[in-house]
Parts: sequence; structure tokens; C-alpha cells
Amino acid sequence: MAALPLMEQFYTIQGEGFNAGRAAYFLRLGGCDVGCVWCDVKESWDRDAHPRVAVADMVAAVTAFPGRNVVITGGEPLMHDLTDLTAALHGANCQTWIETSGAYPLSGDWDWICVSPKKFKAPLPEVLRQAHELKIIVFNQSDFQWAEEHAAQVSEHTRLYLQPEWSRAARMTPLIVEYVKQNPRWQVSLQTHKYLDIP
Ligand SMILES: C[S@@+](CC[C@H](N)C(=O)[O-])C[C@H]1O[C@@H](n2cnc3c(N)ncnc32)[C@H](O)[C@@H]1O
Ligand SMILES: Nc1nc2[nH]cc(C(=O)O)c2c(=O)[nH]1
Ligand code: SF4
Ligand SMILES: [Mg+2]
Repeated sequence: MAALPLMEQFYTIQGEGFNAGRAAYFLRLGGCDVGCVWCDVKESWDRDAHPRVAVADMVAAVTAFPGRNVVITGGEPLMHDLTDLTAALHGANCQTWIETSGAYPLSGDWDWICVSPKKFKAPLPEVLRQAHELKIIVFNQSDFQWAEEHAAQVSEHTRLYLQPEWSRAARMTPLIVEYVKQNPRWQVSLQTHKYLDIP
């Protein structure tokens, strides 16, 4: 029976990006070696710190709630083979959405792929090409140029988002607003769940 390290699971509202505002069940898998200095979930990094949970038990937990959108996040979820998990979720009529840095090869079958590349471990070109959504975290002014370098590597259909790093949001959000007005292929993404004070 397939099992994966699970840090936490919760039914909430997708706070970020294209699907913001939609009900979704989150499965946060343990394990990440990307090492973002500003990561807002560093407790996820050690995969051995989290219990291994059977895929069937995760699906049962999801389907106890009315929503059928499931976000697989972490940690870096693509450090694991997600083939069995996405197959089981599709078998239960769920939509599979992933939040990934793109640093590892894609496994699993995805209805929505959000790639948020990181300076600390480069994304794989083939993952960038398959992104439905590119979400760049803006920590300082130089990140706009870095965002454009990654936008050049995604498909013409990929939605482009600029999201302020949480601790820098007061300073960076006005710059993002101005950038989007001047470069309207981009959109603003905020971590709306943090403003709503929900998980
Ligand atoms: C915690 S990560 C987990 C998934 C994957 N490891 C990744 O980085 O995409 C989920 C999302 O939160 C974003 N994120 C993490 N820390 C953040 C912060 N301090 N401010 C804004 N966004 C953050 C990431 O860029 C990513 O889009
Ligand atoms: N509500 C809510 N939306 C989110 N979108 C991406 C998240 C993540 O940590 O992957 C996240 C999260 O942690 N909570
Ligand atoms: S890749 Fe994601 S989980 Fe890993 S350190 Fe960066 S933000 Fe955190
Ligand atoms: Mg989060």
C-alpha cells in the first residue's frame, strides 16, 4: 500500500494564485531540500519528522468534506512519486492541484500545476514548460528581472503571478502593483488566507 509522509491536512480556501477563493483540501507532504530562507513552513523540511500515511486514508479524509479540489503541497511534493496519490484522487472524482518549486521531475497526473521557482535550487525546464501557473515570490526589486527570465521559459498559455514575500509585503506590494500596471501579462497574487486568518 502506497504511503507518504504527511505533515498536515486541512480543508480551507486556496489563498493564492489562479484558484484563489476556491474551497480546497490541502495535503502537506513532508520533505524539502530547497532551503528558501523565507520559507513560511520550515517545519515541513524534515521528511522523517512526519508520519507516513496511506494514500487510501488521505483520500478518505478528503472525501469526508464536500469539496473535490485537492492541493498537494509541502515541503516539496515532487520529492515523492505522486503517481498513486493522483490516481486515487481522480478515482474519487477529485481535481488534483500541485504547488511545487519545480526542482524535481513531475510525477502524477495534474489538473493544475503551479510552479513557484526558487533561487536556492533551480527549476527543471520541463516542469516550467508544463506549468499552468508561474508564481514568483517577490522579496526585492531584482526579483522582477528574475521573474521575466522564468516567464521566458513557460508556455504562452501559462498564467503569470507576482506574490509578495510575506515579511516584505508592505514594501513589495506597491512595487508589484506598479509592475503589473506596466506589464499587464502579469497578475497580482496575495496570500489571502493570511489576511483572512485561516489555514
Ligand atoms: C510552502 S510552499 C510548498 C510548495 C513548494 N515547495 C513551493 O515552494 O512551491 C507553497 C507556496 O508558498 C510560497 N511561499 C512560501 N513562503 C512564502 C513567503 N514567506 N511569502 C510568500 N509566499 C511564500 C511558495 O513560493 C509556494 O508558492
Ligand atoms: N489557504 C492556503 N492557501 C495556500 N496556497 C498555497 C499554500 C501552500 O502552502 O502551499 C497555501 C496554504 O498554506 N493555505
Ligand atoms: S521550496 Fe517551498 S517548501 Fe521548500 S523551502 Fe522553498 S518555499 Fe519552503
Ligand atoms: Mg502556505
